[in-house]
Amino acid sequence: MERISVAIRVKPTSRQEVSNGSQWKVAEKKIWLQNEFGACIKGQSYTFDKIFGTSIRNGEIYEHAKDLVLSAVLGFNGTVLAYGQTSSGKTYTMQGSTSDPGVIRLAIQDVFISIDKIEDREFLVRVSYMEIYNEEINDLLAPDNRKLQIYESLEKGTFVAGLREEIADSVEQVIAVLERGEAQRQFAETDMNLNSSRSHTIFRMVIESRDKSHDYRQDNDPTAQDAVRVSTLNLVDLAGSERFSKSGAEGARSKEGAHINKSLTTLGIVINKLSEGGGKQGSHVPYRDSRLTRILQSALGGNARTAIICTINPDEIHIDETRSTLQFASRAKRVTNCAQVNEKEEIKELRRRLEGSPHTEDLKKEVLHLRNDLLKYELGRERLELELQQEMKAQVERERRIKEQEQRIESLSTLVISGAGAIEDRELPPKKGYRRQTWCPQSTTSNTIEQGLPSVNSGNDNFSESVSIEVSLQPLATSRNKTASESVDDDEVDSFWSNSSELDSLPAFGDYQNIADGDIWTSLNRGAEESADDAYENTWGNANVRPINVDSELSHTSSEFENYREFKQARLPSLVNSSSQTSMLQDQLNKRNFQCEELPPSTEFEIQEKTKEVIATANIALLEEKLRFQKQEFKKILSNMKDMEIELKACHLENTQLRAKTVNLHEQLRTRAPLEQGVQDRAFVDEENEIFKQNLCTLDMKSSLHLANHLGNELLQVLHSIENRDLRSLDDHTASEETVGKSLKALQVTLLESAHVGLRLFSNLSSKEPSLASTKSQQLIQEVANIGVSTFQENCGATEKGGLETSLMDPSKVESKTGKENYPNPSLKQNSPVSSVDIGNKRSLPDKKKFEKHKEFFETELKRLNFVYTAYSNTEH
Ligand SMILES: Nc1ncnc2c1ncn2[C@@H]1O[C@H](COP(=O)(O)OP(=O)(O)OP(=O)(O)O)[C@@H](O)[C@H]1O
Repeated sequence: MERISVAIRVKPTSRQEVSNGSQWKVAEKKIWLQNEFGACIKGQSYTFDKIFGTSIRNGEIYEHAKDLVLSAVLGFNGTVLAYGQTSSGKTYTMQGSTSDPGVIRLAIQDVFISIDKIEDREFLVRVSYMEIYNEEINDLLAPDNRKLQIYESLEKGTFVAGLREEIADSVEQVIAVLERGEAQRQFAETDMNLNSSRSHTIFRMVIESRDKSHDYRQDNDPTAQDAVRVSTLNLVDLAGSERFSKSGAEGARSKEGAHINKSLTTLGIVINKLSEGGGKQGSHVPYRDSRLTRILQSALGGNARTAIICTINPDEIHIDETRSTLQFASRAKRVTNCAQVNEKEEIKELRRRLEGSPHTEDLKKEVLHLRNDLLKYELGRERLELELQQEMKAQVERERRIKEQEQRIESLSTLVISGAGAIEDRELPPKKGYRRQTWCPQSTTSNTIEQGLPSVNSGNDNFSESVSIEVSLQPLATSRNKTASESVDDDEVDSFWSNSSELDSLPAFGDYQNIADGDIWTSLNRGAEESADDAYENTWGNANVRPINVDSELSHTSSEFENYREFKQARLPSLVNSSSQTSMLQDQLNKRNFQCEELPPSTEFEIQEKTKEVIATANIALLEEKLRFQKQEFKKILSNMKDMEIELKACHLENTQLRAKTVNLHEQLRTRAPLEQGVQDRAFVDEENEIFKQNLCTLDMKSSLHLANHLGNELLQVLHSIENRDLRSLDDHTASEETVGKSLKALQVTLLESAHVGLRLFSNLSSKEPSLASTKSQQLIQEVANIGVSTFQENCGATEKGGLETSLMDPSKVESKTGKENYPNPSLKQNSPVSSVDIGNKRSLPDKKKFEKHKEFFETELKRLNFVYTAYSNTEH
């Protein structure tokens, strides 16, 4: 058993709030209120574990909670709670600043320092961060997770379902998570605090540890030592209690304020009950009355070590609030917890089962199935709750109506009785008094009747049967407004601060709302008021002043009375029915609750573990997928960029060309605009001319080769003719041998050159510039031919009388002599460069050996020439 340790932190006094009246004085562990003369005010002295003065930094405050934080690492649950009025420094204490880090940051650091020191155990730290805003639990780490529900299980105790937990293994990671959550908190400006927390926040670290040396996978004994330890460390920054008159809260702020005050009131009541030994004596502790107390249930009188830091503002104007805080702290000091190390054999067993199970898929399905069931139960339960609420509302409304009717019946009965006994009365009291009676409590009603009716009873004996009574209808505003203003009065909230020892008699939540909205009572009661008015109108008509015939009024009233009785009788079965329906719904709800709680305790853990596992796997897969996708995209982008660069270059080039063309065209247009059409025609003609020229060249080359070939053939023929005709007489005629030799030599040179030209022509033709080659070849052939001719002429000139030369070059003569067709192509005869040469008629006989030698040479060369010619002819041009 251990008491909750409580420390007080006094905020530095603000200059504007300095006053000369009563003041709080601090000395070591004691704080008291002294009057203006410096004397301690009776009953206003409090003692605590520690009281921190105004100059103390957060580091020292943290020392108060340090032990608790360290024991959380060892497996004890722990809760550090900052409590105090608005703007007293709770957030300053818990969060701190970069220069003066608060309790949360210092605790995070200590947890990891402590973990590092424990070498024989391995740790897993999970972090979550939630806020309770307007009595709804929101997840600060997953802003979409709103309105989370609280459940209970045997194994986990009270827990918030669906709350995100993030695994962290360093101070930096936890701080990052904390900061992420901080960004989602609800803050707002009030008259008291520029940055007021509008929600209670719970930063939670779940610390799980197990023995490092133990191989859990091979462990088959579930009762083995060194079980898994799981502890929870809650670091709680409560929203500040506030008076609306001071905080100036309106609209949304006032709604928040009402919720804040309500949950703090419940916290106060819970602490109050516990301080009186409530929980242990088996009396009811209303943990369920607020989300805050439900979540912190184990920290308040349960299995946890708890430290409370109460922050106070010592300024005189906050005396009531400070006193209230100190009273709360005094009560909290008396609450005892029973903390013990949380060793979870079941968890170990479950983990082993999950890890070793060959049916992980089945388990997953089972977990999903269970989760679905759980959700279904929850939905059903919520629906039933809603139905029950509606039914209860309807019942309240029905009861209210019945009460109203009863009151009216009663009033009417009174009227009937009074009317009967006052037959002789002359005057009835004003209707105003009568109406008030129906709305006032019974005693007031009777008083009012007493005030109103005696004049009737003690009235004139001569009162006739048909007496007219002046009934003036007054609105009920006076009495109603009075009640409303009483409810709305700030004093009632202030009594929370000034008289907070009577927490059980604190105003209900609705009253806090009334404080925010002064007319709420009026609006709440408007329905009843209107229905009363309607009833009145139905009974008395619309006129404000109306004469009443007592007899007829009496009979009318009794019949109405009967009607009401019948109506009531008729409503009775439906009432019974609806109340049985309500209890049936309540039964169903209880059953559902029971079913929820009956789910195997391991199920929740199983679900959570499995969900985490599945989420982790999914996350990894997602990350990998994301990475792969990014890589692919990157590659695509790179290649796209390259393509685009190339395209861009091409575009630039095209652009430049187009520009040049455009400039050119512009130029042409400018200079040759009238011949625009002609330009195209001319280009076409030029192109055709070029082709024609090439063809021409090719033709020229062809004809040159042809010529060379035929020249060779011709010469060969001549040689044959020489052979056939003249060699027979070679022995006898040697005189012209020299001449013939020369002629033959000249021819040989010519043919040789022609053959060379042909060869060169062939190689040029296969090169890339056929036109150039052909032109050059053409020239060469011409040149060679000319050289040949001139050489021949020279030779012929020297042997003018030789008959062989004539026959050589004059085919007609040769033909006439030989009688053979020697010129396959007669046209060549005219075109031949040697055709015009007159080589004389002198006949001479050549040297036989030489002749044969020449002939042989000629034939070889001619063959080559023929080869070149054929090859060229086969080439496509
Ligand atoms: N001990 C302190 N020393 C210096 N300044 C302080 C101290 N305590 C609080 N303050 C300052 O007072 C102001 C209000 O403090 P803080 O916001 O922590 O109050 P709170 O109790 O959390 O208020 P709320 O309940 O409205 O959120 C802040 O500006 C804070 O810096």
